[in-house]
Amino acid sequence: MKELPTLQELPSSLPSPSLFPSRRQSRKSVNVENINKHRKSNNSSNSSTNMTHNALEKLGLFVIFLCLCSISVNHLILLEESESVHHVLHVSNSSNRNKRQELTVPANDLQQRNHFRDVPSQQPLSTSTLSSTTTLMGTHRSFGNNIYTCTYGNTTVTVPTHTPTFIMIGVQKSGTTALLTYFREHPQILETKKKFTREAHFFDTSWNSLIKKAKAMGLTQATEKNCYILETYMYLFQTEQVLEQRRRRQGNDDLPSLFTFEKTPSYFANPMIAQRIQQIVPWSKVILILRNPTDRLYSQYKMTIKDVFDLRKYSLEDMVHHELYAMKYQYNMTTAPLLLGEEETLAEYRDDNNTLQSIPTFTPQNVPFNHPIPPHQWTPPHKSLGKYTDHGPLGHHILLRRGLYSIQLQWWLKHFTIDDNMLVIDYSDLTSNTQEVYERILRFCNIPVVTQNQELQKVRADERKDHRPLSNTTRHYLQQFYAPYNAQLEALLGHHWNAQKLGW
Ligand SMILES: Nc1ncnc2c1ncn2[C@@H]1O[C@H](COP(=O)(O)OS(=O)(=O)O)[C@@H](OP(=O)(O)O)[C@H]1O
Repeated sequence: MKELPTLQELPSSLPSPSLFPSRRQSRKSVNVENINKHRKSNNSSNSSTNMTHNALEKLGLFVIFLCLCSISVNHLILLEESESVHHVLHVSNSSNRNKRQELTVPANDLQQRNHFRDVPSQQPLSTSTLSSTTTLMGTHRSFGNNIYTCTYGNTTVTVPTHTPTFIMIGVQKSGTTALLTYFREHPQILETKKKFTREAHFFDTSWNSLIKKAKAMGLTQATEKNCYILETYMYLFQTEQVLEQRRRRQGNDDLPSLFTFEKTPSYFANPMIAQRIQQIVPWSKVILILRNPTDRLYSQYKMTIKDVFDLRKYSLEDMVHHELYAMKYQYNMTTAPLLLGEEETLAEYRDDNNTLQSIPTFTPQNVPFNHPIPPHQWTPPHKSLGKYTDHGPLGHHILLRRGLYSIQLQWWLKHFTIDDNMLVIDYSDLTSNTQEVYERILRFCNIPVVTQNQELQKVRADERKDHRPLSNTTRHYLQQFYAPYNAQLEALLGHHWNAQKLGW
């Protein structure tokens, strides 16, 4: 049996974040395909000129209908808590700091600002009424008085420092959607405004375009860039507008504070996110739910073959093999040694020049598991490799690597402290005692505990398990694969995370 690597030997980073893109991308392309198919079938079914005219008319109407739908859906998002205009509070001109101003912004305008890929490059909305009390520019650590103020260009941004109160960072397939729906029911909690996509993806998908925008605006100082990004992030929440709405509606100035959150389960598997969150909203707490990595993988596999048509033909074993292969030969990674100590080599697949020839299909039992590179070199040798997705049918839908919790947790522990600003939850607790976990999160975030009227139900349970069940052999294989990492996780989290006790 091989010895486990010590913690010092653990790799400090995984491939760059582009290895972990959001699955929204694939969904989007599926939708576009569907629309195109729809258009094609409309065209081909019309042969005569009249019919073509009719079809074109219909197509035109359909396109107009689609546009109207999209406009009204966007309006719905924006109008949900407010009327046709948004009153942006805590916003005033910097030359007029002491005067509380209410800017009226057309919903369309604000909607555009809400869309991070189209973050406006013109001068933004904000400057503050409260900036004279605390200007913490440059320190970014001190955020007393529940207010944080920063400036960029002529703009001063003021935000309440409990926005967002918490961020659910993962892991993917750990019941985060269920929790999101429970929190939605809480009278003092607002989630992000991007309700239709459910996941904000602010610190991963939107990040690079924001940096570009900041650069285009001439913001060179890191503190200014951060301030601009913070302001953009705040458009997701709009707590103050909602409170103001309620105040006006209820004629009551003494309303309880509102708490906000977002969930993006892919954050945990991205080495950049912890630092970005600390940079922009250091007051936010993060919630992490850990699920048995083998069950997590299987759950993701079911989701992947449901969402991505092209991948349906592949078995879980196919995908695991392709990922292992890419890890080893594309990224030059190695995994922790198998506890079984059953090392195999790829020598038999190499020609005289030591070039790798085509590899036969591996079953879980014979996937090559030689580990010529010591674990501390597990990182890909060059950062730019992260640009490339895995070869094979897997594309960017990585399954295995997301289950390497010990590696990922170490990135987060550089910026967060468990039980202080990071709460780690065992998924099996969520399953067996949902109410208790729900309340634990509220207490951790200092949010008043409101008991739900109804029992907290499972959400979006995928009933297609039986369609392609996880075989015992594959389960066993995966357990072996994850065992060293789970042992490292235990070392990081304490013995209550003993993999054996957890049944991992
Ligand atoms: N209340 C509750 N308790 C425990 N587990 C629950 C709960 N509700 C849903 N689920 C299961 O969570 C899995 C989906 O997780 P996520 O919502 O985090 O998925 S996602 O990352 O947002 O795609 C998915 O797991 P699988 O069924 O194994 O695929 C859901 O069934």
